[in-house]
This record gives sequence, C-alpha cells and structure tokens, in this order.
Amino acid sequence: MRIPVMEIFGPTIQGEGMVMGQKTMFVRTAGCDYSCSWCDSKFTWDGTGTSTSKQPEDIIEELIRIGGKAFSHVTISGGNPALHKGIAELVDLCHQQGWKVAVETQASIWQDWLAAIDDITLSPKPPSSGMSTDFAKLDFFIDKLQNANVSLKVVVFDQDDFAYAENLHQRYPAVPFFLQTGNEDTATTDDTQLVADLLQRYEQLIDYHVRSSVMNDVKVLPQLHTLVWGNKRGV
Ligand SMILES: C[S@@+](CC[C@H](N)C(=O)[O-])C[C@H]1O[C@@H](n2cnc3c(N)ncnc32)[C@H](O)[C@@H]1O
Ligand SMILES: Nc1nc2[nH]cc(C(=O)O)c2c(=O)[nH]1
Ligand code: SF4
Ligand SMILES: [Mg+2]
Repeated sequence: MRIPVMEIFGPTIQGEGMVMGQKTMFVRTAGCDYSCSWCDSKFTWDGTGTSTSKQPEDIIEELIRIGGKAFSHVTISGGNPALHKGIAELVDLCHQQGWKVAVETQASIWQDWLAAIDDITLSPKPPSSGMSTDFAKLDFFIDKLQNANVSLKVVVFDQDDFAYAENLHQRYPAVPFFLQTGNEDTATTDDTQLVADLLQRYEQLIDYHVRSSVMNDVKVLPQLHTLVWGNKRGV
C-alpha cells in the first residue's frame, strides 16, 4: 500500500525526546489531521510542499541509496504518520533489514502497526497549539502501548502549556515524560539570534520544571537539531 512521502533524509541524529542523539534516518510523511499554530513542519499539510506516493519497497531502496550502511534506525515522522495504513508494511521491511523503527505522532489516530514500533513518541498538544486533546483517545493509546517502549513529549511555550504538561504527567505517571522547548520562529535564517532565543526559552522551561513539585521524574530537553542546524530542512 502506497504512502505519501514528503522527504527522506539522513543519517542525522534524533534531535528530540526519548532517543535524542541516536543516529537515524527520517521518513517524513505528508498530511496532518491537526494544524498546530507553531508547527515546524507546516509544509507537510498546508499545501506549500509536494509529496510523492511511494511503495514501502521503494522507500527501503531510497533509504539504502541515501544512507548506505551508515545507519540502523529509522524515524517516521510527519505530518501525522498514523494517517497511513501502508506504514505497517514499511515497518516490517525495516525490521527485516535489521533496523529499529521510531515514530512521532500526536496520538489522535490509532493504527495497529504502532504496536510494532521500537520507540514511540506520543506528543499531545498543549493549549498554545490551538488544538485540543481527546483524553479518551489518549487513554486508549497508553493502554494499547503499555508493553511498548513509549514516551510522552510535550512542547512548552508558556505557563499554560506547562500546567497542561503537569496534568498529563499526573494522569500517566508511569510513562517516561519529556518536556521540549518550543521554537517560536520556524522561518528565520538568523541562526545566531535563533540559538540565543532557544537557549533562553530552554532556561525558562528549566525554571518552570525545577520549581514544580509534580515533575520530579520528568526530563527537560531542548530541540537539539535546531541548536545545531537552525530551521534548515532535511537535517
Ligand atoms: C512536526 S511533528 C510531526 C509528528 C506529529 N504530527 C506530532 O506532532 O507529534 C514532530 C514533533 O515536533 C514538535 N514540534 C512541532 N513544531 C514545533 C516547534 N515550533 N517547536 C518545538 N517543537 C515542535 C511536535 O510537537 C512533535 O513532537
Ligand atoms: N534531527 C531531527 N530530529 C528530529 N526529531 C523529530 C523531528 C521531526 O520533525 O519529527 C526531527 C527532525 O526533523 N530532525
Ligand atoms: S500535529 Fe505535528 S505535524 Fe501536525 S500540525 Fe501539529 S506539530 Fe505539525
Ligand atoms: Mg521537526
């Protein structure tokens, strides 16, 4: 079954969340059921980008053509990869190659192939995104993935977002939890200014975190790839 693909790139490092620093290839799918105000990948859903419909076998071929033998891990992101049933086959083919597979999704649409993923990041959206969380759906995800390597990652822009994250962590205390700095300017090419702003936001987030009495087992991380490469695509 075909998958609409926006870009395939790597090897690079996973710049976010539970496996930050892991060398990985990326497959970025097209389309999203959300429209977050601050989405750093709007081109996957706002009509400004072009996708190509690809068979899973062709994606494997392209991964090998681009990455050679210099990787053992593939991250599927988007958009929302969970829009696409064809990813089941892609995951199987990656596993046959001996590669591990990670997925990034906002936990709004369930697919049975999610249970086969090695590193699953669920990233529910805080108030600043303009989206609202269906907690019944999220409960279903967490229940289905209770034996999987799953984590929650919340991007925080302000105090309301932090309060949302606190509430979420208290709802699922056993799930590894990551806070992530929000990038407010996803268009700028002034990397010096961007990095200064991001580090200031990271410090602000650490400040919320260390003062909270309910986030003691939570990890607070920057978006590493934006610190290294700014808003550049395909890294
Ligand atoms: C582009 S999304 C694609 C996967 C999926 N749609 C999701 O949101 O989880 C990948 C990750 O980037 C995060 N993200 C998007 N825009 C961001 C921004 N401006 N600053 C920081 N993180 C951002 C999302 O919250 C998500 O965790
Ligand atoms: N290096 C790097 N790490 C990432 N982690 C999550 C990403 C994403 O856009 O989903 C991403 C990305 O685009 N690049
Ligand atoms: S859910 Fe993810 S891809 Fe979709 S709009 Fe939000 S951040 Fe962007
Ligand atoms: Mg990204």
